[in-house]
Amino acid sequence: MESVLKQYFGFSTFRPYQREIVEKIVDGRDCLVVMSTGSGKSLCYQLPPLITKKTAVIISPLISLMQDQVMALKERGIRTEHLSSAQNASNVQSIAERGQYDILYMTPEKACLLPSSFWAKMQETGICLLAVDEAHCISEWGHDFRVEYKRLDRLRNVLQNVPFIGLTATATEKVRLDIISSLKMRDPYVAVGSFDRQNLFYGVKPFNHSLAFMDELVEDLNKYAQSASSTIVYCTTVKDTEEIFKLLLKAGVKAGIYHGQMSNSAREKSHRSFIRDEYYVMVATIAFGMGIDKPDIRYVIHYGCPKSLEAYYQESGRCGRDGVASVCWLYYSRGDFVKVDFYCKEAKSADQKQSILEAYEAARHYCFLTTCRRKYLLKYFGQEIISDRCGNCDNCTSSKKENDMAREAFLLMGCMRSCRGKWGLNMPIDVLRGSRSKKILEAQLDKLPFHGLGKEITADWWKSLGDQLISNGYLIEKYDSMYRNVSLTAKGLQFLSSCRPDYQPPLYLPIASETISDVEIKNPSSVVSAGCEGMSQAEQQLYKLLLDERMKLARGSGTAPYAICGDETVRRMALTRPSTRARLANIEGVNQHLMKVHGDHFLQRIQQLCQELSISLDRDPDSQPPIQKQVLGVPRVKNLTPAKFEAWKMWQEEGLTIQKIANFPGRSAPIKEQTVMEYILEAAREGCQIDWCRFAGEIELTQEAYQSIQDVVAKVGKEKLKPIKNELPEEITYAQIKACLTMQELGSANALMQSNKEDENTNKLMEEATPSDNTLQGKSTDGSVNIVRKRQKVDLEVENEAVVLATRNSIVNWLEKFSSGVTLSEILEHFNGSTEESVVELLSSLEGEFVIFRKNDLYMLL
Ligand SMILES: Nc1ncnc2c1ncn2[C@@H]1O[C@H](COP(=O)(O)OP(=O)(O)OP(=O)(O)O)[C@@H](O)[C@H]1O
Repeated sequence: MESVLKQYFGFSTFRPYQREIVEKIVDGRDCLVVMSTGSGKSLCYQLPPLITKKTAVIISPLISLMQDQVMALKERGIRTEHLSSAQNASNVQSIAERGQYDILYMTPEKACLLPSSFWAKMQETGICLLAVDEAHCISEWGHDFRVEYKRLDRLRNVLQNVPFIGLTATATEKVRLDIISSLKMRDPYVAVGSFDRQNLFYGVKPFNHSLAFMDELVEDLNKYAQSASSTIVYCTTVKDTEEIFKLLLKAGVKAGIYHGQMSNSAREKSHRSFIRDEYYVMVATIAFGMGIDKPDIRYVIHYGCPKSLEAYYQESGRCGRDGVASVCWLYYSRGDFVKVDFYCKEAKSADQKQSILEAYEAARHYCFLTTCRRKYLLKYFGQEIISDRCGNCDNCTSSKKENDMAREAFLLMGCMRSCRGKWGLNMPIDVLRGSRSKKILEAQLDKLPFHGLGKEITADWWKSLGDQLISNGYLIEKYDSMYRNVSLTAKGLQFLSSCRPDYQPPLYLPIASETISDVEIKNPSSVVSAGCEGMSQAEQQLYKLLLDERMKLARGSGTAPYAICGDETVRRMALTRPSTRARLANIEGVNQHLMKVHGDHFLQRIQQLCQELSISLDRDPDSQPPIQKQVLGVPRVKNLTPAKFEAWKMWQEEGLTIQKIANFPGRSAPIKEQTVMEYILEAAREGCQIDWCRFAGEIELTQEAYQSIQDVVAKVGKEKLKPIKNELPEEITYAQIKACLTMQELGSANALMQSNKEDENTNKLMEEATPSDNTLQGKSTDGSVNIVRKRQKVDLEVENEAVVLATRNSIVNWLEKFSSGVTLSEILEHFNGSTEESVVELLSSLEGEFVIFRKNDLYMLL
């Protein structure tokens, strides 16, 4: 499986769940895959046909999406086509019947129209799976129901023994059950991944249509375009789309436009140009939604509040699908929030209306949030995260000040209570601002003592305060048929009861952006910085020139640059500057097809450009900086208790071991080592510097153990430690799990990689900890590698008695025995009749030809 992954996709490791799902499919089991956008679902159905040599049939709702996927797969040397009303070639069906495609995409309409003779012939030549992409469209409970999806159950009768796979990024429990029953799945393997898109920065800003704001927006978009960062601006109306598009053109920014009132051909052209990087900014309505497969979108800007959080998650999820740090901004205006009436008109029943209102309310609430946005988003989708600060959203990175709002909160909440009856925020605010409208006079609200007490402050300011009070649990908002009611919660009532007109106890609220202008948000563009982070100036230049080179190659073959290889792969080329085919082939993301078609060209250009830029070739790949950089919160050492700070100081600055600190003679009584470790981790979370290599060494956390813990966390989430522990080999301790979670949270894993490379002793520790029986197998892939490698060592000792010469064939034949790979020193030990130089040369040439590949310094046969 790994060989096929490297050969066609250029990747050397599976992402969480991919391996299990592919295994289940190959075994013939139905699967339901619910994993976030960009998590790598497509690979789960793209790999089995390449392993089984049978065709995979994929049902996909959008022709443009299918066309993009076909284009990208062809660039990987995979035989792919689609069947739909947009297919001009007449022979696709007959080629498919002869089993000559690895992957065949089709629309649901087409799948239902194809005669049973077609399916019979396909089955004769072999179908390895039928996948239904965007499977939530099957369910009426989903947010994008499509009636033609409902008819797909017919195929189950025709394709009795073919595994059915449903894939979606968003599906509630109800929708999942609906997919399983609609597709008549039998005992499906259900994989539900994390919703957390860690590489995405989330931010929200209020906006108005002022000239100054629009200028600023255009300037930002221009900046993104200049740095070749693909950006989508989602508008809620066609009018806004056209307005922004015109402003961009006027400012000389090349951009595309996409909305439902354009002709099909104009939309297709727009889409095509965007994915081919002919321009970097696309201004669109949500009509430009599900059908985009472009993995390197760096910014998604919502110009207006979306109608639900599901829609927001899905649309913003188009951003950074290649895993590189990317940014999602949501701009809202007060006017957005009256659109709920319009959305409600789509409702066919009272229940539906209620769910539209609730979904909209969640999105509105997201806009006014003053706490961690990621935590809120994930909680909405049923996933809890322990930490209150993700460190990668505006609320976690901004230095918003908290102000005592007691007086204003007392006025607003007091006025609300005095108004009685069911009101939204508008009525009490109008009373506070001294309005004498007919409604107020009729209800005699002008007689209230609060009338006019807040007339110096704008209505928007009061509304913003109301939203903060909702966010912080003093007020609660409910929808009663079409009307929004706001009332006091128990917490709000308690606050009021402790207030007097001349005294209010302090009530500190973080200031939302509308209530203060000096909110300072760390500029997330530093997160993206066009993929250049950690590079020298010459390397940045080389990276940009190689991106241009990729663009030229793409134009030459009529494809999209990302289909040739991803940005991250180009970045790695610029950082490692390979001079040989073997070195190029070893870069993550370089597949066999790329080597065959463009390998020599890239090598030649890299050599030339390095000469021009005076930088050396063949830099050590291990010295690469981490791929994703997260913005970390400001150090909050002040939040540490003296005991914790002291423990950290002794460990980090004085170099004492955890054990020594626990038993420090100056203490009245020793404390547990576990407690010391937790103190240090807490200090790390508060921003204190930690020597992670040393820390990992002390608690015996190896890279393998870290990886196993990470895999399990991706599966079971990180909210509770016990389920994580249960899934791991017994020798992995709670301490190691906690350390791993903290390192993950702080993005410090890279230090561990370094430490493991440097620290042979740590590796030895892990080998010793690996039991000699197979107990680890099936639980941890890395553990099982260790076992196989131990056995190899025994084999090697026995074999090493004779003199063995290295030749192409002898190396290939010998490597065949070791599915988990062997190290260079083991190869040299075995081929003891050849010099190191000749063996290395042979290995390099085999690597360059994609006969073998190297992963973690282990050579394996492809
Ligand atoms: N094992 C892997 N290693 C590295 N990159 C991967 C791996 N699997 C997938 N990717 C990359 O991740 C990106 C997203 O993958 P993919 O398109 O399969 O996501 P998806 O879950 O199907 O997303 P969507 O819901 O948007 O369709 C692609 O650029 C893909 O090449």
